[in-house]
Amino acid sequence: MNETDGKVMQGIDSGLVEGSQSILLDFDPQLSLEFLKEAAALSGKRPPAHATREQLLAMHNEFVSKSVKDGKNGPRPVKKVILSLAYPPSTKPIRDLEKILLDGLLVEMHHEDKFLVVRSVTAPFSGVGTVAVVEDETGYADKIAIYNQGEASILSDIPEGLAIAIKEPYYKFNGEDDYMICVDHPSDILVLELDNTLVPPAFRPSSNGTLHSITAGDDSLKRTILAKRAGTNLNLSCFDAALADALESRDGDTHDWKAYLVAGKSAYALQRYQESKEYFLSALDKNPAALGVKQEYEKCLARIREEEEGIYDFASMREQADRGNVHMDCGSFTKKTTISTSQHHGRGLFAAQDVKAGELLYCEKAVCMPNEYNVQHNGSALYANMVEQCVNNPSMHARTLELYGGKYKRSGLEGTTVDGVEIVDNFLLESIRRTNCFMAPSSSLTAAQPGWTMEKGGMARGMWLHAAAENHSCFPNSIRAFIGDMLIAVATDNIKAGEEIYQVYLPPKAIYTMRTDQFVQWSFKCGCQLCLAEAKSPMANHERRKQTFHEIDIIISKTKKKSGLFIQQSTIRSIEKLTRKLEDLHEDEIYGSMPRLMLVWPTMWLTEAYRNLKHHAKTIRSAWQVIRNFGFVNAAKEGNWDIFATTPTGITAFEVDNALRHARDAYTALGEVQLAAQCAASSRMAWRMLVGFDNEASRLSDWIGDEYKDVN
Ligand SMILES: C[S@@+](CC[C@H](N)C(=O)[O-])C[C@H]1O[C@@H](n2cnc3c(N)ncnc32)[C@H](O)[C@@H]1O
Repeated sequence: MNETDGKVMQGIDSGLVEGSQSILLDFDPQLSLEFLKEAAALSGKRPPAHATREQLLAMHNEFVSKSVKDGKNGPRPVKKVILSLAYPPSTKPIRDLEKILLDGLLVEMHHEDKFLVVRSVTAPFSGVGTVAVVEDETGYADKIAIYNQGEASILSDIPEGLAIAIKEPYYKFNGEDDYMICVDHPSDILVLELDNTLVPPAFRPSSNGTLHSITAGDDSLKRTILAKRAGTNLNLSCFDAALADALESRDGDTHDWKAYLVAGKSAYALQRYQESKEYFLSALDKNPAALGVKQEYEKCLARIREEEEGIYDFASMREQADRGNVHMDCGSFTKKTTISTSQHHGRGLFAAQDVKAGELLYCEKAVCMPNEYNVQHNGSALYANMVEQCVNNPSMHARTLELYGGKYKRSGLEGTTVDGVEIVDNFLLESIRRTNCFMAPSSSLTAAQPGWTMEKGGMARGMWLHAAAENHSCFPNSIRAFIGDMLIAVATDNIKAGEEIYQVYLPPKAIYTMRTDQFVQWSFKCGCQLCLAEAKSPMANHERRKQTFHEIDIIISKTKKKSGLFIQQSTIRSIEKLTRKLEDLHEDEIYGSMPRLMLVWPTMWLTEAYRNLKHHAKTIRSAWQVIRNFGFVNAAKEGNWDIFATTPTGITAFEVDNALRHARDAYTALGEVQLAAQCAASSRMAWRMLVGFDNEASRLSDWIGDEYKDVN
């Protein structure tokens, strides 16, 4: 038996298994199989061997003192999201449940319609969760592990002597004769005040004189306590409670300005700036000289202006973000777009007015984005943060619950209050996180620099509620970029009021047959105009194209290995020939007005090769091909380098910008000043779309990604 914090499978990520009501562990299959077999054999039985109370206490206390000595007793962030088989939170009031004792617990069982009352008899061990030894009224002891309570909860620190009720407890096999009561849903556990009738006499102290409940008539004391509690709640990020307490602590006197200040700060933290402004105004009305309130009020006005006008100082925001201050003090500008029902699935995002290519569509502050850029840990950091935020703030919980939660079945009672506690389903929150979160570099401009990689530069994960309504299309009309926790969405096409707005969830694979199951994690098959068109091409043609694409890949890969930048003429000729063949394999009736993603990579390669050889005319011709292959068909037909003026536009990618720059340089070398200027202007526009804002401080050198070269 060993003391752990209940997560024997630490370091393991979870994977949502679509179609099943489970969030399954996705780890070493050998380990998992053996473990699951053992657990299954014990399921529904009493543990064959169970430590005595003395053994449990000795083991736990030794573990805690060792951890304290090693400096390891303290909340540790979860490295990966680890959830056991999904089970719903208890939604029944405790009066409808039957009390059981600890020695009645059966292994790997959810004790439906039952509850336990226990009290903690040890100091807690805080790790990924909080572990303590608890006893019931008979003195029988067992271990408990509580997860995801949030720092504001007394349960994140289970003080010794605390009496708690656990609704419909889950008794978990933890390996090697080790068992524990495992609490995954914050609402499954109730803290019992000592005067609660559920607390057995054995748990009550001989004198109950320390508890002070506020009685009617104690008005002034009540208001003082409420005001103090409002301040504490604000510090603990329990903004809903802080706001309610602050408002309730008012008595109509001038010192109410403090209550309005706390209410204003709480509404501000909830991103409800109009409401916050009113509270600050009331504070100033009560006390015009109040220190700091004027500043808070001014800040609020700035947020409201951002919400109204969508004007931001992106350059200084980017500087801040790259210095590590990733949480921007900014309002969200969303009024050009609206959420409505989509013909694809559920909701979608729609234009509320005509928007031109290159215009800011919306700019949204994350409701939740931990400053955790380690790609191994960013998912679990977001999960923990989301749970804490939802547990602490019912209004944020309600907004999160509006999001699509994948195929996880909801009880429909999430967010309602039972036994004075709001029901929070952690498995549902994880499913919502997985379906709706985005990865974000500290800034897209930084991530676009040569040499930047996700491993070196890092990516955070966050939740943007407005952006989460956008559906996917492989041929989208918008693009997202990031600065810290601000998501900047720019139109890449002219969008008419009422049209649906799409983004790419993942860059679409160039090879159609490889793209079809790219979106299974979101449980849809893309039905965008490009995918629908390509689906019409016979499978034999897809295979022929794929074969030619492989031939191109083999030659280019060999060239890269052998000769670095120097490329032999014969190689260029071979690639030209194969590229023409690949072009001919694209049926006109299907690809006439569509992107030809498989041709992007070879034509980009040729453009780079001609450019290195200073073959200006060929560079220009090939750059045109790249633009055309991204779907800027009309611009290419008309020979118009103002590619965003000719609708519909194509897919905006870094290669588009590269091709435009190469064309600009080639025209400059040929003395074609006007055409060079046209390419430069389009390149600036593409760059703005890709990194989110206009900036002249552009890349240090050219960059070419292999996004559209996915042969594997
Ligand atoms: C981030 S949500 C997008 C908003 C979602 N439609 C809603 O109702 O809230 C992602 C989910 O939307 C749906 N979805 C997104 N793009 C889609 C598409 N092109 N076709 C079908 N369903 C799509 C899928 O169910 C996906 O899991």
